Amino acid sequence: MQFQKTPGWLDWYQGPSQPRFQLPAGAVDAHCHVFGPGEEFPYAPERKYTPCDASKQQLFALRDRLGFARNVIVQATCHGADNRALVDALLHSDGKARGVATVRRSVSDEELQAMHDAGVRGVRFNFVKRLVDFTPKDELMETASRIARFGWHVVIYFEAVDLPELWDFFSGLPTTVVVDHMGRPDVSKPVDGPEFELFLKFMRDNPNVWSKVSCPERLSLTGPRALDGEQAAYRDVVPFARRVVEEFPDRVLWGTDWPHPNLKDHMPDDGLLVDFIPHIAPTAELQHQLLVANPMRLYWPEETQEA
Ligand SMILES: O=C(O)c1cc(C(=O)O)oc(=O)c1
Repeated sequence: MQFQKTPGWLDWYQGPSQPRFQLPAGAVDAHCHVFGPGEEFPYAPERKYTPCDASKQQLFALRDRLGFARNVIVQATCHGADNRALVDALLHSDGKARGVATVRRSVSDEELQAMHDAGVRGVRFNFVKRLVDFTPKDELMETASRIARFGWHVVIYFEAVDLPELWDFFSGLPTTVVVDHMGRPDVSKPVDGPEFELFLKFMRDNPNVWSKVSCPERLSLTGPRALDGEQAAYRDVVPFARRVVEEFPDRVLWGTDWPHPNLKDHMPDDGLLVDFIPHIAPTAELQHQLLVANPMRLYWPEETQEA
């Protein structure tokens, strides 16, 4: 099937630089996506955008180029609840990828089991209105209790202004809960101001809540952009991500967010995004927790000592 990209769509950056920052052995890119290819895995009719293709082979080439050992592939909203592209990527990853799916209430236990066997370990609940239509909370809660039986967790994507309204629902989820992109703080506000304090309190009050300290390229208002060798990109995001890493070192994850859906301003060089990591996780110990120990505990528990 031929798809026409959303007007103004920015394609992912070709030929990313080799990072200067040496990733620890076994590092996991814990948030990335595959798009199609649309010819093989059509985009969902209910999608809010039509991306460029970004295949599993291209994702695995990026993984090797940047020096990651593994990926966590998150179902992108342009595929709705059709997880075929995701599952196909997991099955062709040589065990080096696990996934987070999107499911509807109608999903059967057999389908959940098949996804589990392919490497799915979580479901994503999305509250960002420009990306998805509304799903009633009772339906989400029912899904959460069903997937809990598989030992899966829930990934939530929301914007900072919506946290007060969603707080009780999130606090009632029966699994580990992983917040995408730090709950999208407005980084023009102070890091110790009420909005980000509320997010930190959410993590303090709920020890089952983790956060991805990802997407500085999405959150930054001042840049500079991760392009042309820039080693100190997205400076305005650093205090926010660093605060979360330092306060919750055993509940943070990092990911490239490749192929970076819906960026309007520029497309970052993923090698330079990796060079952002030591600014938010300044010690070797924090880097190891963020990039290896935490994602391994959540996605490959059978390979860690605690298993
Ligand atoms: O902010 C976004 O546009 C975005 C979209 C998606 C998706 O469409 O799944 O995923 C993300 O992690 C971020």
